[in-house]
Amino acid sequence: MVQPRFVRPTALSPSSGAGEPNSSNLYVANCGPAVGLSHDAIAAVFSSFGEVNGVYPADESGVRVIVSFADPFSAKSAKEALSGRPCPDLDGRTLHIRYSVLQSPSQTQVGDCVPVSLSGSDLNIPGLFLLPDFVTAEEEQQLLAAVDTQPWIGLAKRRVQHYGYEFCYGTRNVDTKNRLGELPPFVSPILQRISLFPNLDYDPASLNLDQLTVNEYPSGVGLAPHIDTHSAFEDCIFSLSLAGPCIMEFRRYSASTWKVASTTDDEEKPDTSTCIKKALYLPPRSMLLLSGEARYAWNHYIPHHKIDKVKDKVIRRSPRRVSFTLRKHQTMTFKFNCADATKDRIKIKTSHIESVLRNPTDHRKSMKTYTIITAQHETPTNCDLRKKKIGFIAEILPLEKLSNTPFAPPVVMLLFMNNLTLMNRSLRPNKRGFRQQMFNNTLIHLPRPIIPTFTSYRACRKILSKRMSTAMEPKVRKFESVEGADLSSISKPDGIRFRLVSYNILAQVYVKSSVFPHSPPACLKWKARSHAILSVLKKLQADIFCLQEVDEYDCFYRKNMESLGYSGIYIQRTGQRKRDGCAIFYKPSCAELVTKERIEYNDLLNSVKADSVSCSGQKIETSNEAKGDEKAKDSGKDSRDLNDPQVRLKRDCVGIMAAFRINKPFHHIVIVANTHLYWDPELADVKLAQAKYLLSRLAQFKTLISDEFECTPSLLLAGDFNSIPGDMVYSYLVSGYTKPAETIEEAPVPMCSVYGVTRGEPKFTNCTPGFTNTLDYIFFSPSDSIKPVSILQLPEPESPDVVGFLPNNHHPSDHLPIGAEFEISPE
Ligand SMILES: O=C(O)CCC(=O)C(=O)O
Ligand SMILES: [Fe+2]
Repeated sequence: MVQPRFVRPTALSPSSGAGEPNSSNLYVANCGPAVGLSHDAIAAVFSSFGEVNGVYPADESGVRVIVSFADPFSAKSAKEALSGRPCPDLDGRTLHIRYSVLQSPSQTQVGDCVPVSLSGSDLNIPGLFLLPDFVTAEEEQQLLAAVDTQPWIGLAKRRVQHYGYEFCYGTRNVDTKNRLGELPPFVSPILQRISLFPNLDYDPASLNLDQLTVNEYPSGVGLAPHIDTHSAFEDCIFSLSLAGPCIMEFRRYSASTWKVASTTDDEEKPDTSTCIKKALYLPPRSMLLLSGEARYAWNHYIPHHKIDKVKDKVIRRSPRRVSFTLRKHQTMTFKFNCADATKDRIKIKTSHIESVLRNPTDHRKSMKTYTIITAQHETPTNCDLRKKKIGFIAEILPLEKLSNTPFAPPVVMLLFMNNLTLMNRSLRPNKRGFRQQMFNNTLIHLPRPIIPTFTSYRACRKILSKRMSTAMEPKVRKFESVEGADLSSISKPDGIRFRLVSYNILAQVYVKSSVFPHSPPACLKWKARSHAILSVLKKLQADIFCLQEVDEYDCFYRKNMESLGYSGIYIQRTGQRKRDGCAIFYKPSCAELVTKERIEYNDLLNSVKADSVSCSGQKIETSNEAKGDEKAKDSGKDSRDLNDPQVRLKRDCVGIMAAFRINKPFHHIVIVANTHLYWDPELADVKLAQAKYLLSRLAQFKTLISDEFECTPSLLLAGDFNSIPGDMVYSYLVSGYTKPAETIEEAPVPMCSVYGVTRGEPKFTNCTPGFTNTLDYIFFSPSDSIKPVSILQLPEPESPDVVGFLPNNHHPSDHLPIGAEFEISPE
């Protein structure tokens, strides 16, 4: 979502003082599209106090907006008249209004307030050209009518059609084996006109545009920053705008400000201080050409705005914009002649590449000669992998030379690494170059550079395909602040902050290709998976990990986590057959283990008499079809009489809880419980019994700790509860916090779910063909002193890293990690 252009005033904002008006912009809470009030309706109400330049979302909530007036006096009158009282013209809602401030340029996020150019040449991006009125209004109508007779494919927010070749959003590539046919006749006039495009320094005949993507954007919908996949498409990309205008923004990284890599994946929110941003107004019927530097080195995107500001004029997006993007799919040709590559030859190539980089337009065609092979994975996210490749580049081209090139590092890598499109912004060379950075990250055991050792095309393909097929490229998302967290932490600077992550890492004992037939076989192998899990854990940088389905605790995880600075406690599932269990890893530097207790749900058997079935009493048979993947995991399912509670409740599930003393900046005890409840949806009563047992144990443990240490400990409960929001287990766990439904007994300790009370529960934390939904949670016992300040982001269903289900090369488990950072303030 778009970042607000203005910020909510904080206690420290210079403009927050009451009294004299000091801003033309108002932050208005309790109205917005999420409560059925359009920005237009809000603008109409506020415009009775003066000229309104625009109404913008203040954040992603949909219930807070920024109303921007032309002058501060109008803003002041509106604030005085409307704040704190019901507004009849806005459904009687009571508006809460404060002054807002414009973000300073240094705080400005990508997409903010970039001055919008009206002509392509004003942007001064080599290779970018915009031709207005490329088609007539009549042709525009014909083209729209033509696509409207064809079926649309619905994406999350927009609709698309593909012609020529299908573009797969999962791989960001075209499916070249599956040609859809010739481009449709209705684009022929456009193709003809493109061949007359004035700035084309290609032979039009060689363009051979053969792929068309039609995008339909509803009002306010944009497009995420991207560079069209290098290896999927050739140089020239044409985009025709129809039906409505939009602002297209462009950003690239400035070589002079490249920074040291961070260990977390920076892909989604790049360090904006290193970015150059430009914006261009694309009127309807205009044709945009992106080629050369504009195509390879600049990300393009359409901010999600309903209203755009162009040269002080507010322009509303029309209800619909349709674009025709025409491209030529890349034919995978092996042209890099390294059949008998020697060091000398490589040197020659290197100097040639330098000259190509300096002068891309002269060499645009020859760039292709460096295309060795197209890798399957277009957006590797594994830092280690990338560092190795960067290390390799550093071997042959030092930074000083790179920084003089007109391309950002990804393109340099593209050329060297043969279309491994390393869209990597977190790994930029520091002042000492890549090599130093690489050594700082102790990646000194680099494989030898691969190009000099290639002896033939076949060998090259073999080496690369081997590397690619075994390469896990874990995707780790970032922690995102929770609304209001920063505000209150300003007032409580002495709070304890720690990060807790819960992750069902998928025990290797359950990994079989028959259970996960959709997973690339290489990523199911223990070695690849275990290292990918460690890499994910390392990148998450949690203070406390609650892991479920941990097998190989003693011989792998404990040792390896120790070397990452963690101590661990562990409980293995009861029974003979199960070898996995729950582990809590914690940083002794942050938290000192005080005491711990095991939770064995088989203990429930002691509390049940054979004749009093606490369970439903119905005749119960478990179906073999239920939730296939989990089912297949649990080979221990028995065929004995499930009406016998002794059988029914004996599921060998476990949990572990521990009290940790945090000593800095003040003394506080945190209780952390980690569990994995039984999986079978048909044994919902068993899961509920386990949840009740869990909370009763947790309540007792809390009392014990409070009495013994004369304190009020904070309570955190994490794990895989094998229950979706709304299931009995979930409702029970939060029943002490929310008003329990009549059928739900109230929990002995109030608990609320971190995601549930902040962003809402994730769409899914488990993602397999048989079942995709939310099963993992972090609960905390709400009090005045503890609050979540940030939560780990989770993917959308269409996010490329989860398309095709888990585990995959980006996620080593069938679950996703969830996490939260908490702040505890002094009592
Ligand atoms: O809608 C547009 O104009 C741009 C579409 C685009 O960038 C793409 O499909 O890659
Ligand atoms: Fe694009």
